[in-house]
Amino acid sequence: MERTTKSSLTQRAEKTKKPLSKVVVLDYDDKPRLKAESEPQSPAKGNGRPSTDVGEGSSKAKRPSVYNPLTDEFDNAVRAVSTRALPTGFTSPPLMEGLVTSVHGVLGPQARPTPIQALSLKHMFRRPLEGSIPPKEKGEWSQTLLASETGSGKSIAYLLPMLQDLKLSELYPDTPSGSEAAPSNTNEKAKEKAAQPRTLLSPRALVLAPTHELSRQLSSFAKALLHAVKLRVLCISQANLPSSPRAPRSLTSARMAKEFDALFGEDAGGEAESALVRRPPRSVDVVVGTPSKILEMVKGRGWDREQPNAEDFWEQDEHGRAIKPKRWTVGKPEIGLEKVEWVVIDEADVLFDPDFQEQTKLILSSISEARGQPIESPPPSVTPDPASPVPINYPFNLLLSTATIPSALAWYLDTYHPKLTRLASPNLHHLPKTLKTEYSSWTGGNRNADIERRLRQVWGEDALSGGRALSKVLVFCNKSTKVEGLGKYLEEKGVANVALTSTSEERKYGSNHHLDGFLRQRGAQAAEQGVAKPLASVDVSKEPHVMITTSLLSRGLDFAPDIKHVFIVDEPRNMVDFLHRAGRSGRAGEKGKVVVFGRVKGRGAGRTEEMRQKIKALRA
Ligand SMILES: Nc1ncnc2c1ncn2[C@@H]1O[C@H](COP(=O)(O)OP(=O)(O)OP(=O)(O)O)[C@@H](O)[C@H]1O
Repeated sequence: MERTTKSSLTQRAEKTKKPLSKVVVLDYDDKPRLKAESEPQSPAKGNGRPSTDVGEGSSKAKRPSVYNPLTDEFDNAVRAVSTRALPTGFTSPPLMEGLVTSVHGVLGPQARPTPIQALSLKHMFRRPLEGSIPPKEKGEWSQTLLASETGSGKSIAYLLPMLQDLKLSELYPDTPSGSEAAPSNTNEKAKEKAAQPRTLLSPRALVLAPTHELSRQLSSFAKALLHAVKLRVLCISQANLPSSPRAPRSLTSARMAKEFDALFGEDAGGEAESALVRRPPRSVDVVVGTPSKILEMVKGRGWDREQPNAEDFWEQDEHGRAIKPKRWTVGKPEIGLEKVEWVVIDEADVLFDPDFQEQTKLILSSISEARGQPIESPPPSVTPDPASPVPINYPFNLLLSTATIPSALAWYLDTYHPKLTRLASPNLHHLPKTLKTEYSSWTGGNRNADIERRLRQVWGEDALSGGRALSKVLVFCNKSTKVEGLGKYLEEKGVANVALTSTSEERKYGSNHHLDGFLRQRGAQAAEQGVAKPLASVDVSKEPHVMITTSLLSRGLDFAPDIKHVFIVDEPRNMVDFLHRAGRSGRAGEKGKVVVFGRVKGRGAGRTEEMRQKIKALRA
């Protein structure tokens, strides 16, 4: 996930900006850019926050002393939906009874919807709970963006409408997205494909996430929401192995086979598993995974690897004789896309950034093709511009979820999804309100020693405050070498820690065990996690209370409430990165603190001050 080049989308976005003049604002890439002085302020931008209702102006709102550049990128006001009379509880309707039970089972009986969930409950549950409704005409599929700050419950906000719709279309198959509904198309290839006997998994929904860790956490969360409403969720990010067609039966498939047994075993039935809805074996409703893993299963293992050109790549045997390199065959596809009715893109700004967008768009266009409505690409001569949008109408419901909307994504949405419904929380592009900020100064000596000192201070404060548990700390560095160096240093100083980089061995074993003790747990494990040991009995030299990583783990992961501190020891590349790193704490209304390290005096002090101002803007 390391970003090396400036986003081409950002560049294009910049091209479409108005003539530049004096006021300096900052872009996603944190490169100062000039903002046209004459550019009118959107009514909602006055206080740097989206409006709380349609048409709410900013005349009363005071402009903050510092400017939040992120709020400028995304204009919430124009297509904002009404926020009047939002639901204040998880009730039936609009939810099915089973989902109400599950939500309270997961969140507790007193749980109330967060602002983004209230918007979702109001605007995304338009279908009646009983009986079928007429088939949906082409072009009626929904496109929705859910945007709200970190830790504000977006997963539930997008999972509930999707899971409910899947369940309803299973219960009442003669529906718009009824699973057996033939795609309204003329594409012969797709028809032929649909007629073939299927040995593939044919999910009805895909959830895309940027990392295996997040995919695994999301799929277990979705399963937790399905205790009373049975649907089948499969996480295909079981293993973090490189794609190789030569690999023997991989850990992935072994684990998946195990998972299938669990899915289709004795207790696979549920409240609504009547003869009416019983489906053929090996069906699955929701598949969760990274774009590359999903593509690998759609197209076959090794589909994206170039065959070596025999002339260029003759290899030598042990006697120096030239031998022909082996060619490999691409593996068998394991997922069919023709039934996909829902696609969720979690962390949408990442999945549409230069590192992922090619794969993401390929998945979307492959689904469209499999459903018989291939997406027409605009002719290359046309330079897209949000002023004359080129709408893409996918033949499935598209749901994007994100905590940050950089200019590149805003441009992409304006250009290709002009009718997208935008549901945004009032606190979008701001730090969670329960998250405090602290600035810690480097002493000018060994920085690792400064970090160790601050860690021990945190635990000392815990002891003094009579707290029930010792805080866990998440430390973000910019580089893998720094992660490893700090991990080693702390270990030598008697501070047990988990240092994780993208290539860490621990990431290859197909589970989230490497994050044990740090991620939020559910069910029985949650109860265990909540039991605080007497502080005196905790030995930080044996039980890791520190996790050190890069931005790799800054996206989407729901860390445990005892992560009370996030240390930012390197200046993040931009404020989008900062928001995500900081947002691993202070989640779901819990208290947290982000500690930003920097120089207060001498060389580098200017940059620290600049950073301080930018962070202030995220609070304004
Ligand atoms: N209504 C609610 N009441 C209490 N807790 C909630 C509620 N909704 C969600 N949560 C909890 O809040 C935590 C954060 O939720 P979630 O991971 O969905 O946030 P998010 O908005 O997706 O964050 P991020 O942007 O970091 O991915 C989870 O532990 C979730 O169980």
